[in-house]
Amino acid sequence: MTKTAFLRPRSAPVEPLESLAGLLREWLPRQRWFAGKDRPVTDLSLLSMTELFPDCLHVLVHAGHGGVPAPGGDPPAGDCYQLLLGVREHPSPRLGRALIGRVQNGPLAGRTVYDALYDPRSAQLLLERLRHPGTAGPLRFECHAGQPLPTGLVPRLLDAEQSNSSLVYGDEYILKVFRRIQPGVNPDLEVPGALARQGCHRVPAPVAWFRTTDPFKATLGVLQPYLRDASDGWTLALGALAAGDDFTAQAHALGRATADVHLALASAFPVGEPGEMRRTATAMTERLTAAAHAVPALQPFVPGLRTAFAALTACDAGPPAQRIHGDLHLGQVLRAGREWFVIDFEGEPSRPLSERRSTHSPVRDIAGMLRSFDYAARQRRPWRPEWAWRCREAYCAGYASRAGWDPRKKHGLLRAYETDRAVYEVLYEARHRPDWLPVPMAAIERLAVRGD
Ligand SMILES: Nc1ncnc2c1ncn2[C@@H]1O[C@H](COP(=O)(O)OP(=O)(O)O)[C@@H](O)[C@H]1O
Ligand SMILES: O=P(O)(O)O[C@H]1O[C@H](CO)[C@@H](O[C@H]2O[C@H](CO)[C@@H](O)[C@H](O)[C@H]2O)[C@H](O)[C@H]1O
Repeated sequence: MTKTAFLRPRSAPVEPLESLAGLLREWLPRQRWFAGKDRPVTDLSLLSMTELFPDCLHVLVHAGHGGVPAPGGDPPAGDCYQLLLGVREHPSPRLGRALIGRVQNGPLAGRTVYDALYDPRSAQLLLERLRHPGTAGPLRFECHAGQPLPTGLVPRLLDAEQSNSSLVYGDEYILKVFRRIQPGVNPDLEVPGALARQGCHRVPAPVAWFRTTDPFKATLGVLQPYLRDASDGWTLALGALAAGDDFTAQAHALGRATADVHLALASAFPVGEPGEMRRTATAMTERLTAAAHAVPALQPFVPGLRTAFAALTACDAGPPAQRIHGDLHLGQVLRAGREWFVIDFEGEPSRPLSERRSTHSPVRDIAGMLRSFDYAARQRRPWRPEWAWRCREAYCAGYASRAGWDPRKKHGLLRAYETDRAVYEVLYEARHRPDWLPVPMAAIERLAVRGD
């Protein structure tokens, strides 16, 4: 089947469920994980619907942001989302944020629909499905043989600002339910699985997962061990800043952990040639042009930023391209005991899956973390650029001590990747958290004007 056919919404179930689709059209854009916030939802189609257990439907919807495609043409612009919907005649009166609405007509008429991930009973039944591998319609539930999952774990939905939704079971496991679904294996299953086979202890290994085969093959969710008593790097960094504590020892250890993960990735997956600099520069420049179109505040800085990309053509190619994390920042690293762990290998959520699963320069991850130190240092006044600078030095030194090459000696590459990352962040903040826009914009100004 072609990609076009994969993505074309099937119209059959839509008619009788028009009323449900109407409710979802209102509810979906208000969700934190909804990716299309900058564009109106022009059409919403139900792609698949499976009764997962009584009163709970597994649903894939396509939210369109454009016209209906011509027969045989490209799929409509838009995204596919995964929902678990509770549908009850007499739901609990305490649905709160989970409430979606009451269906007026069609086969579900009179039922109240809600986000079933908020419902502990549904969350428990979902874990039961993973405990007993098997199928439900197009859904496949799978787990590692020889790793039986315990019963009776109490679920809670994480309240974090997330791109997906995560359920923690009894502080033993965490199930990430992917929200935006694209055809293919999700790197957040693929990469931790491959790293576990390499014996890399820095990444929690998947123990169970579920996927679909219709309307296309895709990963839907992954269960991993939950790192109890862990704190994420962002919380730790802000704590250190508030207390006036030094963070360089942690940053150095984080650099070592990043290099360990990169080395394991380079063993687990094929390694490419060092990136061809002209092509990298062109891709970065194209991303800048698109971002400046979407966020006009970027426009005055475009000529200055382009020099960082143009300078790439004079750089030596740097380390070979390889699989990387793809969206590395302080929120993606957890400190448990005396060790750093790395989570969330999905890559930058807005990029196509094929791009996220291809090889890139490891400098891209390093740049992501360096940008994160800068984000942390700008969380409260007075800004602490020297704090970010010390973390940067320590992180790169830690990386070099393991990887055998020092990111600071790749100045041109690092500057280009930091610029590219800051451009991505401007777009991300403009779409999701406009109040945060000044943080990457300050970096844009610095990179465009001073180039450091
Ligand atoms: N294995 C884990 N152990 C402990 N906490 C975790 C684990 N995996 C994720 N988390 C927590 O869940 C949050 C969201 O996870 P993440 O994978 O970043 O989801 P998303 O893709 O939705 O952003 C993290 O910030 C972290 O606090
Ligand atoms: O964790 P996600 O995969 O959802 O990543 C997205 O959201 C991040 C914010 O939650 C965003 O990260 C940006 O903000 C962080 C502070 O909240 C900062 O530490 C990062 O450096 C900065 O990029 C990330 O870009 C986005 O992909």
